[in-house]
Order: sequence, then structure tokens, then C-alpha cells
Amino acid sequence: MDAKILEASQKHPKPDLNFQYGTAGFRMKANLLDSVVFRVGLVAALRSRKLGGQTIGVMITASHNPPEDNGVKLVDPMGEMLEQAWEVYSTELANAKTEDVPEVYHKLEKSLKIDPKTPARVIYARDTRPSGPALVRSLVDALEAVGAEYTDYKLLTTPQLHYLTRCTNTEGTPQSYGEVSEKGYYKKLGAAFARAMKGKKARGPVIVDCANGVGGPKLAELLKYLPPASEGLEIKIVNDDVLKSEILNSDCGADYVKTKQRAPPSSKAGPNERCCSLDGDADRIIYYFNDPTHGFRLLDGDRIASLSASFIGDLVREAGLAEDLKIGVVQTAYANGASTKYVEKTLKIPVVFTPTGVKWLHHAATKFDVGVYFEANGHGTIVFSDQALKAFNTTDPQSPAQKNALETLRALTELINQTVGDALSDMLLVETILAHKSWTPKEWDSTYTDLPNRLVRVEVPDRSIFKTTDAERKLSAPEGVQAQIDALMAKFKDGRAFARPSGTEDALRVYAEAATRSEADDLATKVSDLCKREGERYS
Ligand SMILES: CC(=O)N[C@H]1[C@@H](OP(=O)(O)O)O[C@H](CO)[C@@H](O)[C@@H]1O
Ligand SMILES: [Mg+2]
Repeated sequence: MDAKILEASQKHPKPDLNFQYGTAGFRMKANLLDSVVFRVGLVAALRSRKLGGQTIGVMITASHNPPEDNGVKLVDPMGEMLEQAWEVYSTELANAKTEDVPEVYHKLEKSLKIDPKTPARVIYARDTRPSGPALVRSLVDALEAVGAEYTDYKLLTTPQLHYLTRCTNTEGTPQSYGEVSEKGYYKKLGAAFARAMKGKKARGPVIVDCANGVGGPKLAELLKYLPPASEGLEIKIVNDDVLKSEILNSDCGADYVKTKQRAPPSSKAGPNERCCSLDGDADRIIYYFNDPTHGFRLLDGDRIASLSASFIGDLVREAGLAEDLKIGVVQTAYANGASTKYVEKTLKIPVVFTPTGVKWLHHAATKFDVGVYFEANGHGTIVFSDQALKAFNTTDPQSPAQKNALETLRALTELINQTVGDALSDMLLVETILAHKSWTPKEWDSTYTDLPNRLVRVEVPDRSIFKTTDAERKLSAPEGVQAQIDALMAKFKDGRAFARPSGTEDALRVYAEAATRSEADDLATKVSDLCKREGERYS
């Protein structure tokens, strides 16, 4: 096998760069990724063998990044993100010299007590980027060199690959997550949506901006499995051109809308029309609308979390299960303070905080029976415990209202992609809730008022000197900086600010919110200036 691995490795030589498996896997300019994807293929095979031949997923995507970028990430058997320790092994293999790859591969095999005779099984897919097919070939070269079985699912959204990974590993068991095919995904979502809507009709259409990414064709396919528009929901797809790769994520998509706090310039939506935007691999979604009096209104991940928690909380109460099941919301420091207050004080649902990055949120959410988690940027989902699933399925209803609530809850557990945040599934969830409540986006927006906020990117010579604690809400180093941030915050009404090193870019991120727009801007500037000064002083 060594000669085979070496020969294949030499076809994918490593450039003189240092790679790091980060929050979103490996992600960079696509022309630098050849050796990385090859080695990720080797890691996928090792991981599968380590887990007794369970199937591992590999997704080739750079999500909301520009078209010339690409990336690769691994999916664990139940559709979760790769286990932490394996990020380190992936990084180690990615940084091995081209000729040392067989040695590092076997070293890992040995230290992790992996039996090379165990079968290795891998499934993979990619988004619409033009660099995808060549990177797939690098991946396949690795899988063949180490004798792994593989299935190519071609173009998929990231959450579809997570779904398929879980379906593959649970096929034929009582935990079966669904039919192992792309079609199975649409069938599952379509049937669950029809059941969850229960004949309710949406108020007006929803316009879906697909960022000119893989979400466009996949949503078009999903539509074929949904009830006819006249019976439920009319979905208007825009920005779905995947042939002109240069327009992917360009002036559209979830990241554009969230960071620029405005609709894509191409948007033709009228006043109060419900709009949403997906990102390039369809694992994030942001809603928004144009209010005739207040202008652009953003309905971000925090809003989706509070809307879902409130709706499911009501259903659980109607189902008579409020005493038995614990509902919770998981947020990060970026959640708007007004959303946290609304969930805790008005909905009376506990909120816990984790560091940035979906894997942390997901993990914390599994501690609840109904765990709702969303990053403010629109990435999130809801997970249900075994106890919750059992209660929804076995409770004997004593009234029509209770029966109704239980039926809707069961449908939601099928509609919601519990492996990972999924823009298509999240969209159908939001649409279901709005239809049940007979709400327009205006009513949804009026549940609470966001505190004005500002996010600033601050470049410093070495961001690693900034260390955080308390779910990244405070700095523990450099010494004394947090005390200065605290002193600044105290000067502003409802002032809250924090600084943390980004996990995906070489910069610090400073977030600030306060009672008014000018105060939020002022606080953000003051904290950014402070961090810049301190960053330069300690370097
Ligand atoms: C403020 C912000 O939006 N941060 C993003 C960004 O992380 P940073 O560590 O802040 O660079 O990328 C992550 C991966 O996509 C995503 O999970 C996270 O929410
Ligand atoms: Mg994404």
C-alpha cells in the first residue's frame, strides 16, 4: 500500500504552506487545495476504519466565500461535524511533506489502533464551484490508494450530504433516518411539510435568493415534492444561475444580506413581501422584508430561533408535555441582547451560550429535549432527544387539541434536519410557523426590537495573544484589556461589547451593541481602537 500512497501523493504535491483544519474545515483559494483534499481523503478512510467501517462524508465547498475559493470538510457517521481530535490528525496529515505522507498515514493508523483490514467507506459531494470536479479527482486518488469504497453524490447542498451520511449509517436499523438518496431527502421533507402545514395556507409568496449556488437547483427539485403552491405555499426562486460561476455569492446570498444589512441590489420585492437568502452551500438562511415606514428589516438567526422556540414551546404545552420535556435555546455572543432577553423573559425559555462555531452550539443543544440553536448569521437547527421523540410518538391524546399538537410535533421532527443547519429545511420550518400563526413578516418582526449593533474586523500583528473565556464574551489575555472594555461598556445604555480572534480569518472581531445606533457605533469604534492599540503593544 505504501508505494501506492506515495505514488498518488506525488501526483498531489504539497505547496510550501501551512494548513489548518478550522471551524469550517480547510478553506482557501481553490488552486492551493489539491494536496489538502487528497490528504483529507486519506483521513476519511482512516476515520471510517477506526469506526468499524461506518461511512464518513466529505463535502467540497467554500460556502459563502467568493467563487475562486474552495474548501473541504469531513462529516461523522451520524451527520455531525468531525470529532475535534480528528481535526488535529487532519491538520497533521495536511502538513506532511509530500514524500512523508505514507509514513504519517501509518503512524496515525498505528497510534489510533486502526486495523487496515477493516473496510473504509466514504461518500462525497460538492457545490457548484468550477474547481470542484478537479478536487474530486484528488479525493478519489486518495480513496483508491488506500482501498476505500466510495460513492459520488455529485452536486449537493452541504446539509444534503450530512443527511445522506446519517441515512447510510442507519439504513435498515430502528434509527433509520430516511431513504439513502437525494430523492429520499426531498420525499422526506415534502411529506413532513404537508403534514406540518395541515392545510394551512401561507400569507403570500416567499422570494428565495439562492446566492447563485447549489441551493437553486436543489430547491427547484424540492418544489416537485411539495404540495401545489395553490394549496400551501408559493415559492419564487431568484438568483439561481449556477452556470455563470463568477456570480456565485456576488451581491446576493445570506452573508451579503446579513453583513451589509440590506437586500441584494437585484431584489424586486415589494413592500412587506417575505424574502429570504441562502448561502452558497445552502446551510444558512436569513429572512428580511421591506417595511414601508422603517425600510429594510432583517429577520436573522436569532429571530428564527425565537420564532421556533416559541412555536414548539406552545405545542409542547398543548401536548401536555411541558413538565416532562426541557426546551432550551443555544446562542453565541453575537446574538442580539434583545433576542436573549425576549427568549428568557417573555418566552421563559432558558438560554445557554457557547463559543462561535456550529459544533459547539449543536453539542450544547443535545443537552435539552428540544434544543434550538442558531448563530445570528442564520446557521442552525433544532435537535430532539430520544425522550422527546418517544413522548411525541407514544402519548395518548385526551383531546382534539392535544392530538393536533402531537401530530404537528411529529411532523416537525421529520421536517427539521437534525444533523446540521439546513437552509431548505429551515425555510420550510419558518413558513410552517408563519402559516400556523397567520403572520406576515411584520408581526414576526414586532416580537421584539433589536438593539443597534456593529461588527468590526480589526487587524492585529498576532491575534493569538487575545485569549477568551466565558463563551468568548470576555478576554482573559492580554491582561487588563477586559477591564478597559468593561469600563467602556459601562458608559453606554444597554452597552455590550466583546473582542475575539476569528477562527476563520487572520483578524480580531469586535462586536458592540447599545441603545442607539450612534452609541453602538461609538462603542464599537472605542473597543476596536483599544484592541488595535493593545495588539500592537504586545507584538
Ligand atoms: C461572526 C461570525 O459570523 N462568525 C462566523 C465565522 O467564524 P469566525 O470564527 O468569527 O471567523 O465563520 C464560522 C464558520 O462558518 C461561523 O460559524 C461563524 O458564525
Ligand atoms: Mg454555508
